[in-house]
Amino acid sequence: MTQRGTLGVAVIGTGRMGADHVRRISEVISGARVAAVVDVDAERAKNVAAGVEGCTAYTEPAAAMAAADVDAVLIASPGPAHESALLAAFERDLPVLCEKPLTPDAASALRVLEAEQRLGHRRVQVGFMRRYDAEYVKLKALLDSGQLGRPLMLHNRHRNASSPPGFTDAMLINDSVVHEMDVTRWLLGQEITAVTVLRPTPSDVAPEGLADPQFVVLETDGGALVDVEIFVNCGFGYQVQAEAVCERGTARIGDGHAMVTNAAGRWGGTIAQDFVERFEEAYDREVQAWVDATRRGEVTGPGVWDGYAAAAVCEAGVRAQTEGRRTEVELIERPALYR
Ligand SMILES: NC(=O)C1=CN([C@@H]2O[C@H](COP(=O)(O)OP(=O)(O)OC[C@H]3O[C@@H](n4cnc5c(N)ncnc54)[C@H](O)[C@@H]3O)[C@@H](O)[C@H]2O)C=CC1
Ligand SMILES: O=C1[C@@H](O)[C@H](O)[C@@H](O)[C@H](O)[C@H]1O
Repeated sequence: MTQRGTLGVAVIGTGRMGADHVRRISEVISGARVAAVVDVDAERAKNVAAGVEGCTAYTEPAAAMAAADVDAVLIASPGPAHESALLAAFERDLPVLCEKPLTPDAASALRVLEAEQRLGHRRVQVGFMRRYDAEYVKLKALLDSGQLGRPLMLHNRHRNASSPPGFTDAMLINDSVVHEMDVTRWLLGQEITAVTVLRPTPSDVAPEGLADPQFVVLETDGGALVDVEIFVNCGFGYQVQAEAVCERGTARIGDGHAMVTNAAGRWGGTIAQDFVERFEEAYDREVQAWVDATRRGEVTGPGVWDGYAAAAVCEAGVRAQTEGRRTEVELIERPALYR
């Protein structure tokens, strides 16, 4: 660690999320600095590094991790590139914050799980930022308090204004619904055992080849039922809502009406347009929590087990989608390191 214990971070991937995390570490949170950025697009990495004092640009993750001023790694490259970056960080025993998904399939997530176990200690926080969102944190505290009794059902809506080019049916599960896979496990403290995916006639506005929206049903080992409407071309904005239906009441988050106006015969508020806006404070809290824990020599928050479990549920989800039937989740027994 550099002067006064400031954590030197290498940010891998300087696209939308990576560049935003560079800004966050440099301007918003405390206790860390961006010592290195890495991108296969050398020009992009150079441009981002130019805006940060003392930051070096690389095109190879391993080269950045070998630098003397790098103490920790934030992975924000696309999901398929996560496994090799995680394994390279393990070789140097560096702490990691890895954007979701941990990896895009269960077999690669399992390889990461096995590699961390060989290391003998936890090193990774996974970027499931909803666990740091103020509304989700309140909902979790209420459910844990038992005031409403046992949760019976969880209804979720996950809407994006539009999907990026090349977005596929599988990405709908692996990149988008993966968040609901994680919050379901976290909010209920239960594992997901089976997935069913139903589709209405696609919206005419959906890009060619994408069946949008879709309706995902999850079953848990605690007997709860969970539904997720995933609609990534809803057009009007970014909306994430959850309602828990419990034995003695319900609780709902995500209406997002910080301010309600009445004007010219209309009533209402505004809707965030993307995840960067809706979850800005959650990302700030997530990265600050990672930096603080790392400086204390600890690992907190969602870890590799959570990333693996979500990947296993996603894999069942993609199979359920393609085969058009209820699909059971295959999960290994939870290893001692993650109990
Ligand atoms: N937590 C959240 O709400 C969100 C998380 N994400 C996650 O963040 C990650 C990055 O997503 P975006 O920033 O949207 O993607 P992006 O496509 O905007 O940026 C990815 C960057 O990584 C670079 N790259 C590709 N392969 C690389 C490699 N092997 N090594 C180093 N750099 C590489 C690309 O050149 C690009 O600059 C993904 O894991 C994604 O799922 C994305 C959006 C929201
Ligand atoms: O993680 C995210 C994106 O990758 C994904 O594409 C979006 O659908 C999600 O809302 C966002 O949170």
